[in-house]
Amino acid sequence: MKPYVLLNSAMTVDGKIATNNSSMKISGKNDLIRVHTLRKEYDGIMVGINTVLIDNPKLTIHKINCKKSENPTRIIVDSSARIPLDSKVLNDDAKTIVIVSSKANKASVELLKEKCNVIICGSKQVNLKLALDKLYSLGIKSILLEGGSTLNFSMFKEKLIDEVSICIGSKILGGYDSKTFVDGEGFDKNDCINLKIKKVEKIDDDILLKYDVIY
Ligand SMILES: NC(=O)C1=CN([C@@H]2O[C@H](COP(=O)(O)OP(=O)(O)OC[C@H]3O[C@@H](n4cnc5c(N)ncnc54)[C@H](OP(=O)(O)O)[C@@H]3O)[C@@H](O)[C@H]2O)C=CC1
Ligand SMILES: Nc1nc(O)c(N)c(N[C@@H]2O[C@H](COP(=O)(O)O)[C@@H](O)[C@H]2O)n1
Repeated sequence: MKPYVLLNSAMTVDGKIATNNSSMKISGKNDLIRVHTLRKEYDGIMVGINTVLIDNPKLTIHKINCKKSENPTRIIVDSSARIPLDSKVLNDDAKTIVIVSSKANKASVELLKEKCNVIICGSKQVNLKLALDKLYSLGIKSILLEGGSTLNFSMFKEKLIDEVSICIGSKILGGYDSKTFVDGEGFDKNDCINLKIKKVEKIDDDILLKYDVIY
C-alpha cells in the first residue's frame, strides 16, 4: 500500500519554480495560507534534499494557527545523507524522517539518527516505491509533496502522484537554468503524464489549477 500523494507547487507564468540556486516567493499571501491549511490535512510533507539545501525550509504549519502536535511529519529524500545537522527541518517543531539509500556514509547516518528517524530504501538513489511503502507502514497515509523539480519528475515516473495542485503566480522568471515545475530527464512524447482538470480558481493575482493524474 502507498500513501495518497498530492503534489503542490507554485510556478511563474513561464513554468519556473525557482532560479537555479535560490528560493523565491512565487505565490501570494492567500495562496500560502491555502498551502498551510493543506499541510494540516496531510500526515507527511515530502521534499528532495536540494530543496532543503537551497531553501532551508521549516516545513511546518506556521502561517495559520496550529498546535505543534498538528504539524505533519517532514520527509526528506536524501540518498547520501547530505542534510546539514543544523537544517530547520531537523529542529523539534515536528517529527522528521530522512530517507537515505544504502550508499549513505554510515557515520553520517548515525549522527542523523540522533536528530530524527532515518529509513534506508534502495542502493543508489532512494527507491521511492519502497520508501512510500515503508512510510505507509509507519502510519503515513497521505503525503503533500512540495518539490523540487527533480523529485517531482521521479515521483511521476514511478506513478506515485495521485493529484496535482499548481498555483501560477503572475510573474515571469526566464533563464535557461531556472528550475521548472518538473525537470529530470523528461518523458518521451508517447509517455507524457496526462492530467484531468478538476478546478480553476483565482486567488488574488494567482491562478490555482487542480488536476487528477491519469495513469
Ligand atoms: N516554487 C515551489 O513551489 C518550489 C520550489 N522549489 C525549488 O526547487 C529547487 C530544488 O529543486 P531540485 O534542484 O530539482 O531538487 P529536489 O528538491 O527535487 O531534490 C533532488 C534531489 O533529491 C535526491 N533524490 C534521492 N532519491 C531521488 C529519486 N529517486 N529521485 C529524485 N531525486 C532523488 C537527489 O539527491 P541525492 O542523490 O543526493 O539524494 C536529487 O538530486 C529549489 O531551488 C527550490 O527553491 C522547491 C519546492 C517548491
Ligand atoms: N506553495 C509555494 N509557494 C511558493 O511561492 C513557494 N516559494 C513555495 N515553496 C515551498 O515552500 C517551502 C518553504 O516552506 P516553509 O515556509 O519554510 O515552511 C519551500 O522550500 C518550498 O518547498 N511553495
